[in-house]
Amino acid sequence: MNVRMGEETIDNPINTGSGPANYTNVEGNGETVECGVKYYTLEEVRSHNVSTDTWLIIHDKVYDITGFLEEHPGGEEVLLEQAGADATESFEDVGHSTDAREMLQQYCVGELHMDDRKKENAKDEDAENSGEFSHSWTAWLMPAIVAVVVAVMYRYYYVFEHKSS
Ligand code: HEM
Repeated sequence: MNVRMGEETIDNPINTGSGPANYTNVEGNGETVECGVKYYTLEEVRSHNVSTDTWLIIHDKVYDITGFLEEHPGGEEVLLEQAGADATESFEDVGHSTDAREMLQQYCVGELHMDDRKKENAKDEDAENSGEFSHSWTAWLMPAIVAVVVAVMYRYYYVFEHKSS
């Protein structure tokens, strides 16, 4: 397929390579796909944005879905709209089945380069961290406040009871 040939000639995708580049197995039945061996920049993924050469990013993994366009049960159009871009949100919005997620594997050609994924994930991490912080903060503060209030109420009740009796 010309797409694959195109892929071979791709201009130096960054390979932080910690192992053999056995990602070429994606050309077979996909059972032995190893994602994460080859890293692509966002810019490079963006260049694969036509129907004869369609790549997508989903959860920081890069997929060459050219051969899947016509097979997609949700239609070719929706995929082409996302061509060369990060389709994580739209993929998740649809609520794809486990089968769909498994199908993804066979089209995986690598992962998004760390430098490009940090920008998005940094936001998530910040949100998560602040969430965790506030969560752990309220986790002990709220019971402490409740305890103090109960103690004060009990104290006043106790004093009041003793005064009135
Ligand atoms: C390569 C990635 C994708 C794969 C392997 C895939 C696979 C599938 C499969 C197997 C289905 C049938 C329903 C299911 O099993 O969940 C489906 C439906 C659908 N997909 Fe995808 N999909 C992919 C990407 C996307 C993206 C990026 C979008 C949106 C932009 C999308 C939109 C839809 C829609 C709208 C349906 C129809 C849902 C329905 O009729 O209920 N898909 N897809």
